[in-house]
Formats: sequence, structure tokens, C-alpha cells
Amino acid sequence: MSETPKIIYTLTDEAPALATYSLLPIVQAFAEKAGVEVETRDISLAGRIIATMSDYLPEKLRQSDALAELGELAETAEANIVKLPNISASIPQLAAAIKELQVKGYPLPDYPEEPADAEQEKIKALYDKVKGSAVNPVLREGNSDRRAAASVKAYAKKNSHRMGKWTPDSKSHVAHMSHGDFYGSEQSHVCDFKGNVVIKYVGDDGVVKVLRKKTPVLVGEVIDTAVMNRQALRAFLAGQIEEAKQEDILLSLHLKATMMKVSDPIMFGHMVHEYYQPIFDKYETLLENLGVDPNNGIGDLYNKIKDLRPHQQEAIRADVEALYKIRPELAMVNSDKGITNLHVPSDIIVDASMPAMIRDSGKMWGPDGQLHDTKAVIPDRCYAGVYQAVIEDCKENGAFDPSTMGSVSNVGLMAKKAEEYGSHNKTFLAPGRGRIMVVDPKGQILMEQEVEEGDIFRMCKVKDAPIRDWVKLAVNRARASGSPAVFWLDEKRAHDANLIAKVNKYLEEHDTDGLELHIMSPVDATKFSLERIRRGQDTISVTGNVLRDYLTDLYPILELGTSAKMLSIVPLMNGGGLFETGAGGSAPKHVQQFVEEGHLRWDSLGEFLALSESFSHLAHAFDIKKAQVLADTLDKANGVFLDENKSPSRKVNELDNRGSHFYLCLYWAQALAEQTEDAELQAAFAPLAKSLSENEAAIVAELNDIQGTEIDLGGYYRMDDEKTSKAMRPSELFNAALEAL
Ligand SMILES: NC(=O)C1=CN([C@@H]2O[C@H](COP(=O)(O)OP(=O)(O)OC[C@H]3O[C@@H](n4cnc5c(N)ncnc54)[C@H](OP(=O)(O)O)[C@@H]3O)[C@@H](O)[C@H]2O)C=CC1
Ligand SMILES: O=C(O)CCC(=O)C(=O)O
Ligand SMILES: [Mg+2]
Repeated sequence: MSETPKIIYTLTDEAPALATYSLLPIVQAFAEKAGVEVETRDISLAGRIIATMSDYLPEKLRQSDALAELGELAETAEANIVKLPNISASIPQLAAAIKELQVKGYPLPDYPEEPADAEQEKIKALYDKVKGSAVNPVLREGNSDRRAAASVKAYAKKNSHRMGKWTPDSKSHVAHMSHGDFYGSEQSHVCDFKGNVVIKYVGDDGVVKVLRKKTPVLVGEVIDTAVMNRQALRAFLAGQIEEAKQEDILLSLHLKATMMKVSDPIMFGHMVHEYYQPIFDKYETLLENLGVDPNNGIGDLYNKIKDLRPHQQEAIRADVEALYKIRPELAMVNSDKGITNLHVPSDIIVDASMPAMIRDSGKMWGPDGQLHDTKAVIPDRCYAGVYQAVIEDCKENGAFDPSTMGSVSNVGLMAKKAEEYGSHNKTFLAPGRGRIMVVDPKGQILMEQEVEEGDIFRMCKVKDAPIRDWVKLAVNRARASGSPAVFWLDEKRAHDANLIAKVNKYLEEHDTDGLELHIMSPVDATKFSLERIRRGQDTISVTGNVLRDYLTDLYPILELGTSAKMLSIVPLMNGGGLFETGAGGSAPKHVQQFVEEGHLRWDSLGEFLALSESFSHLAHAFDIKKAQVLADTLDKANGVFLDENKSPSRKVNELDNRGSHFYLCLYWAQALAEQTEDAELQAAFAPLAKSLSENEAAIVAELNDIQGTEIDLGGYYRMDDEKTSKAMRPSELFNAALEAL
């Protein structure tokens, strides 16, 4: 390989971005000694806005498109990217980030929610590229391998996190539709040609509208379509609101409005509209004039009525308060601040929110600041049953026991914008009653869905090569781990039926002798895995993209307390490596705590694990022995870190993220000083190991004592570099020791 060896470390948002200010200088200092460069690329929400909107900015404020660059890199064998979680922005977050940048002197146009002319259409289209899950699908040019490292699982068994108690009389449950959803309408087709398909609408009134002119497909590609019927959805939601009231339990809605950035905000909006219907009816014209959009949550109403006269604002607020008295209570995001589950579409994200509910005894926080049984509404049936199966298991057998439970790892199909990941530009609201069809180059109709106005039509695709790679990865994991591997595929779903045929075909390419391989529906696979988990046995889940997302929060959150401790590797299909740091998100609540009291509870174990894998990959790809020494010693340091229990605490004036980085640095330096594989590295790190251990007490005191006051980061989406660096590296002693390396 000709390129110089380097690791790209991504700069992202919120808590992981904060952690980077402290961790990256350590990593860069260590890597330099091994001749490895660790470069950064800014893929933060603010960075992506600036890069995308460069035409609107003066030269000196422009920024290159780091995401596009990394997307290209990910398709090469040289790629070695450490990817931290980033914000997948909802519209309210996007608008807030734009506003912050405007205040900071960036002459950016506002986000035009309802574009009035061609120029605004253009602006909206540009911003929409930044919206939602816009980073991960670009970088994930491989399938995913997520699991708890053996040392991490062992640690969790010894140091169990708190689990809420479950009782058989819990009223909590998952509510899903019984007809009219994506599950019920799915059609699937395997292409036998290379070319473009057209997606078009043909109205019962004869109106023809091309929704998407060209969608390229390859031979063997699986394409599918599905429809969420608006009326069925609304009737279902209305029924659930009623039921929650009667059962006297909290009402909550769990969607993925960030990752499914087109379809899910619309479903979210239907719930907001249904729940607050009397308000939207009474103030119809007023709210329309203000541009209040239920898809952005009831928070949008609160934001936009701020421009009204005080008495008008008060009247609306009073009506909302009165409505709460007759509606079921909503699960709360922050009961102290009155922020409900329906406030912003990005606050409750199903992958993290359902496991947290299950971990906390099936209860969520109510308006009274107490935990209550909850109706968890997950409209579509494709995967809702998985959570209901876990809930039933907990009602019957009680909470899981992290000290004895087995593990469920995941091999996920996601490469090349597989399945729902690539569906955004193929998701449409039906313009009227008629049919939406997918037509091949010969004019033949491949699939046809009946629609009514306002229905959500969605088309997904998955190429053949990623499916083949995914099967290979599953077989390799089954072989390496000795655990059974279960393909979670539902033969009743058209898409899954096509995948089952491909799985059976590609399994023949491998030696599967002695492996335990199954194909089961998601509900059966859940039951199978849970039974094993309770017996302390491990199982590999082999799933499509959405289940990958759901399960890699669900099981880690039950097993380890958080998905931040996951090993999350993406072996890129062209030979490079993408190393994700944990399987969770960017933890906005952590930033809030840091700003309020100077304590950052973000756990960087995911970063540590990813870095070790990244150094090891680099060592193999470029044959650099020193990089392997860095990897091995970091591995060892991670073990000591876990044994010594140096993860951040949740409480102020105790060890936080910065203190945990100090310990990682200490243990890593010690491991390097102790190894004999590379004398140069040993000599280089011995003095650092010595000075850090001598100053341990003083440095930790510096890092803990400085907490307890408010912190000014000079921004949220674009923090001030100097201020943030100062806040995240407050120990002079530690900084000087590192400087001396
Ligand atoms: N890979 C990616 O880029 C991903 C990005 N996201 C994005 O992240 C944002 C937040 O998403 P959300 O659904 O709230 O999920 P998060 O995973 O960010 O947060 C859920 C909770 O998990 C805990 N948690 C997560 N990471 C850590 C960590 N490293 N250390 C300690 N605790 C952790 C925190 O619990 P507690 O508060 O109890 O400490 C946190 O509040 C969204 O913008 C979302 O789109 C989400 C998932 C993946
Ligand atoms: O891309 C996103 O928005 C979220 C991704 C995610 O949650 C995951 O990969 O687990
Ligand atoms: Mg996820």
C-alpha cells in the first residue's frame, strides 16, 4: 500500500465532541511516537451546514466538505476512520444550529420550511442533505459487527448496573397497528436487469405524476415498496390515546424520526395532531399563519406563539393545560421543565428509548416526576413485536440479571445504503387516491401500491453484494465465537422472503459444518435469544438495517447498562476499516449537566475500544509493528481501566470524563513502559508513566475540584475551541506531563 499510514478521527457533536477535546491530544501524542498520524475531519452538524452552504458564505468562512471526502475514502482500502456519534438533526435542531451560526457571523439563509419560490426550494434541498441521519449512511460502506468485548462483558457481570424491578401485573405494553401499515403492505422484487426504474403516481382521476425519474438498480438487487395508510394510522393513534386514558397509564410514542428522516416525522406529526387536536382546531388559522408544524412537535407551537401578544399566548397555554386534564398523561423527557414525549421529534428515539424503558421496569417518567406504567406506541408492525416479546418475558420472569445473563451480538446489513438507510429520496406523500408504481425500463410495472391522499409510500433497496458480504460476516462470527447465529427474517414479509432465498444461496458458499445457524421471525428470534440469555448463553443476531439499530441498543442497554461500551466495527467492503465508538448517540443530556455543573459523565470506553481496533487494523494494513504495540498496550490499558473501575461517575466532584482519560493515559503509558516488544516505545513512555503515577493524586484532585461551577463553552453546535479546550483540559500538571512526551 502506497499511502502514508494515518487514522482519521472525526469531530462531531455534543458529548463526544466535548470528550474529544480531552482525549484526542492524548491519542495524537501516543500515535506520533509510533509514526502514526491522527488527523481530524469535522463532520459536526455545524461543520456540515457550513460545508453544504458554502456558496452563501464569504471565502474566509467556507469549509470543505469533509463528509464527502470521508465517504470517498471509505470506498478505498486505505480508509481507517474512527467515527464518533454525531447529531442526526431534526428540523428544530437544524434551525437552532443555523441560528447559532448566524449569530456567530455566518450569513446563512434560514431553513425555509415552506419554500415560497425556486431559490427557497434550492436552499431547502441543500439543508435537507444535512438533516437527519446524513453521516452514517455515507461512511458505512460495509456491514456492521457490534458486540460486547469479552473484557467488557466480564466487567458488567462483576459490576452490575441497576435494573428496575418487573412485576407480572405491570400494565406496560407495546401498541401497534393491525392493518394499513408498512408491514401489511410490503411488496418486494428481485431485479434481473441493470438500469433505472421510475417511481410514478397514477391518480384515479387520471393525473400522472413522476415522483422519481431515475432510480438505478443492479442485477440481483432487492427492491421493495410499502405504504403507511394515513387514515388507518390516525384511527389507530386516536384509539391508543383513548385506551391509555382508560387504562390510566402514560402514553408514549417511539419512532426513529432522525434516521427515518422523511417518513417518521410525518407519523410523529400525526400523533401530535391527534393528541392536541382540539388546540389545532380551535386556533387553526392562527397556528397556520404562524407556520406551526406538528411534525416538529408541540415544541414548535410553544416556539412560534412567542411572537403573539401575551394574552393570546396565555390563552393557548391555558387551553393546552386544560387539554392535559382530559387526555392521558404523556411520558416525559424532562418533567421538571414540562418537556413531553411529543415536544421534539428527536428527543425520543426508539432504539435508545425502548431499552431504557425496559431497563427501568417498563416504566417511563410522568408529569409528576415519578415512574409509571406506559403504553409504548410503535405504529408499524415490522419490529414492534420484538419489544412486546421482551416485555412479556420480563413480566413472566422478572428483570434480567446483568451478573449472569448471556449476550446478544449483532451482524447488521447496512452497506451501500441498504434497506431503509437509502429510502429517503424514495419516500413520498401520496398526492391523491390512486396507485404508486415502480416501472422498469421496458415500461413493465414491477410493483404497484394503492394509495390515498397523505399516505406515506416508501421504497427501499439492497444490493446483492452487501447481502453476500453480510452472510459471510455472519458465518465468520459464528465460527469465531462458537455461538449460534440467527437470521432475523420473517417469511411473511415479502422483502424478508427474498432475503431468505439469498441467505440460503450464499450460505452454500461457506463451510458451515458444525455451526448452529437459524432463520427465524423477529418475534421467534427474540424468544429464542431471551431464553438463552437467561441461561447465560450467547447468541448472534444477524439482521437487516433497522433491527441492527434497535438490537445494538436493546441488548447492550440490558447487559451493560449502556450501548456506549460496545465494540462497533464496520469492515468496509473494499478493505478499509471504520471503527465506530460505541453503538449509542451523542448524549445531549450530558452536555446539559456539564454546562450546569462542570461534570461530564460521558463514558469514552467506546472510543478506547475503537482506537485499539483502529491501530491494529493500521498495523496489519501497512505492516507497522509499532502500531500493533500501541493496539496491544491500549487493549491492556482498557482491561486495567475496567478492573480499576475508572469510568466516569454520574455525580459532580467525582471522577468524570476528563479524569477517566487521565487514567487511560496512565495505564496505557504504563503498559507501553512495561512491554519489551519495542524498546524505542518503551524508552519513550517510561518517563511519562513515571510522572503520571507520581502525580496521580494531584492531577485527579485538580480534575475533580474544578467541578461544581457553570461552564461557558461559547456555543452549542459550534463550541468555542479555546474555551472548550480549556474546560476539557484543566489540569496543568497533566498537560505538562503529556507535553514532555
Ligand atoms: N452513531 C451515531 O452517530 C448515532 C447518533 N445518534 C444521535 O445522537 C443524538 C442523541 O440520541 P439519543 O437517542 O438520545 O441516544 P444517546 O445514545 O445519545 O443517549 C441515550 C442515553 O444513553 C446514555 N449514553 C449514551 N452514550 C453514552 C456514553 N458514551 N457514556 C455514558 N452514557 C451514554 C446516556 O444515558 P444517561 O443520560 O442516563 O447518562 C444517554 O442519555 C441524536 O441526535 C441521535 O440522532 C444516535 C445514535 C447513534
Ligand atoms: O444514523 C443515525 O441517525 C443513528 C444511527 C444509530 O442509531 C445506530 O447506528 O445505532
Ligand atoms: Mg442506534
